[in-house]
Amino acid sequence: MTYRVPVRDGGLLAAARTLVRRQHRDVHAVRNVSFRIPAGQVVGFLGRNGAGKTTTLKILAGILHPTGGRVRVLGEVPWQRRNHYLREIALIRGSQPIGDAPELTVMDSFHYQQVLYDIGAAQFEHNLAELSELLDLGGILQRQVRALSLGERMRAGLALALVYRPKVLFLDEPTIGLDVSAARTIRTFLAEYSARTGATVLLTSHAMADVESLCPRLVLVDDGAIAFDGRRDELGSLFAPAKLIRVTVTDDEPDLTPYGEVLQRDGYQWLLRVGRSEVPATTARLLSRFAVADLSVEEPSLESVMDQAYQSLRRTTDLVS
Ligand SMILES: Nc1ncnc2c1ncn2[C@@H]1O[C@H](COP(=O)(O)OP(=O)(O)OP(=O)(O)O)[C@@H](O)[C@H]1O
Repeated sequence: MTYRVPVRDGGLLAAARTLVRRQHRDVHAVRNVSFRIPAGQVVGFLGRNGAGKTTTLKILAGILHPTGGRVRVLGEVPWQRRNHYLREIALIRGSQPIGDAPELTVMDSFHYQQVLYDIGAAQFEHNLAELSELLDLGGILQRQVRALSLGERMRAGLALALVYRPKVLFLDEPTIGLDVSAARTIRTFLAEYSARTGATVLLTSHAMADVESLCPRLVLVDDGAIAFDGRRDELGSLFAPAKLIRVTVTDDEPDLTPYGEVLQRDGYQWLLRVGRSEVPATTARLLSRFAVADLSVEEPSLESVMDQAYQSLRRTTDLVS
């Protein structure tokens, strides 16, 4: 997908010149992205700012017509925007969870969805009651959309998008800007919804708590291309060359500095960063040399793995460009 964007130098003269002759530059937002998602899978679609995630989701949801490439979702070409396709999918954006009718109450918006998606009365009542309970909508159904807080808007937006039971959800940063408990409510809801309905979910988020609780598989996109596609627990071995050893030793004045990079020391407990391949030998040496009361080997946090992945991808981009 290539965007054509106008460019001009700063200053009045340059501004006047663009009145006569506009100059453009091509931005290749997505150029080498290829993946398949089996029905029912929940996949995290991650990448640095500007990597091409929202563009991809908009293409999949039929909002953008790409300049090239082939896409099928549920066997359909999304940008043909056939009615039966649009009834099977939902794109929910955390930055704009609800459409453009801020004067309506949330309940009116539900009735609008009922008419738009032609949902039978019994089905509508059942879905609404279920979503209302899961997302705790009782207190906001009679309120105008424009008067809702961001968290309330997100809960209402999710329910409005799901009341017609789409099979495929495209979620673009569903917890952006939410407080920790509101974000947890949304995550718990999404986990329950996907388990209960078997919906396929493609989710972008910069919040690693979302990714950790929802996405066993990750697709990492960078500079418009796929940089990783696999299980979440495989990402660490690719991008994070070290593991953590947390060890408690009861010796007097032990010195563990030769055994790894000391990240933390708290009384008898040490946290060491050790190269992945050196972990077995270092563990054996620690056990034989010290009076070890406790020892565990840990993977670095997903946040730290992603940080290392992004740094390494940035270095690669800098080298290529
Ligand atoms: N409407 C547009 N016109 C021109 N360029 C655009 C447009 N939308 C996005 N881009 C460019 O395409 C690239 C990919 O943008 P996109 O919004 O898909 O990134 P993203 O991965 O969703 O980023 P973020 O994490 O910051 O939301 C960026 O370089 C961006 O500047």
